[in-house]
Amino acid sequence: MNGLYTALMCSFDEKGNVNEKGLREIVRHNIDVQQVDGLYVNGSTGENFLISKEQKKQIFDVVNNEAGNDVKLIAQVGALDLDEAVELATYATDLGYNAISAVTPFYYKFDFEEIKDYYNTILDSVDNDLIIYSIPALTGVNMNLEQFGELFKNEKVIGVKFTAPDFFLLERIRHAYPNKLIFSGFDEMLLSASVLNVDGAIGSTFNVNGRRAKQIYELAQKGQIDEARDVQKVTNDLIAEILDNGLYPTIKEILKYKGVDAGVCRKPMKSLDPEGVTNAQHIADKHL
Ligand SMILES: CC(=O)N[C@@H]([C@@H](O)[C@H](O)[C@H](O)CO)[C@@H](O)CC(=O)C(=O)O
Repeated sequence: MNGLYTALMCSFDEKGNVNEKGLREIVRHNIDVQQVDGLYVNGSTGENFLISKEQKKQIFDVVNNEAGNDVKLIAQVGALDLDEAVELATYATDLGYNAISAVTPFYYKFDFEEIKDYYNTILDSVDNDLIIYSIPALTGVNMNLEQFGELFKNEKVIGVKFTAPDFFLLERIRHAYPNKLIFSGFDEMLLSASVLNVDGAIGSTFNVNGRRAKQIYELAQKGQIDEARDVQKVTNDLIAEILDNGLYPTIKEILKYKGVDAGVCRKPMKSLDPEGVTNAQHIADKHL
């Protein structure tokens, strides 16, 4: 399962429906042009927390059908409705997804026993491996080394998508659990995470900048740190401007500019105004 996974965007039309043709184009662009090793489906970048259970299943279907066996597929199934998480985990597993992933339960202040029960409930119901999706900045859930260790005791928990700027904790997890997979979640910090020997990365900007991300990761693995730093610098020039203009709408606009029918974002996320669209096109001309 090692490697670089795009946190896949989804194409929606103005009414919020999944645009299947556009989604297929995004999948193909990531596989054929960005040449990533896998796709992380229905994560934050896929606007997962803005869509219905039926749409999540539809997206799992379309991506699986378009990608076939070309790349590895991870299905993010985490949901506050645990029954829904179990249903989605079963659904994606039956489709043949290589692994599932689940965001830590959020909004209510769940204690660690509740978080552990959430993961074990999902895992008891499916014959598949799971990658914890930890993103404290969005969920407010901060787990420490011992708590990751508790979750890792379940052999079906094969790793973590670590989206936090905490390199002390990342190093401690790497050292303590050499056999678990760690995927770096912040694209702008990929080199720093790669130096700590992560097993791969999952990122939103890989939808448009996957080839450079792969270069950073591979150069770091070969110990060519100066070269990797140069590519991270160019990458961060791009990411800084994307973040400034609005993360997901700008990535969608860049995809559209490159001929990929990426659609618009689901409300309440807003789409770009005409100035934002022009900015996105300038960003693409300048950096891609
Ligand atoms: C909140 C968010 O979108 N985080 C991204 C990053 O790729 C992030 O967009 C990027 O590093 C820019 O900050 C990923 O960690 C998210 C992700 O993998 C997902 O879509 O689930």
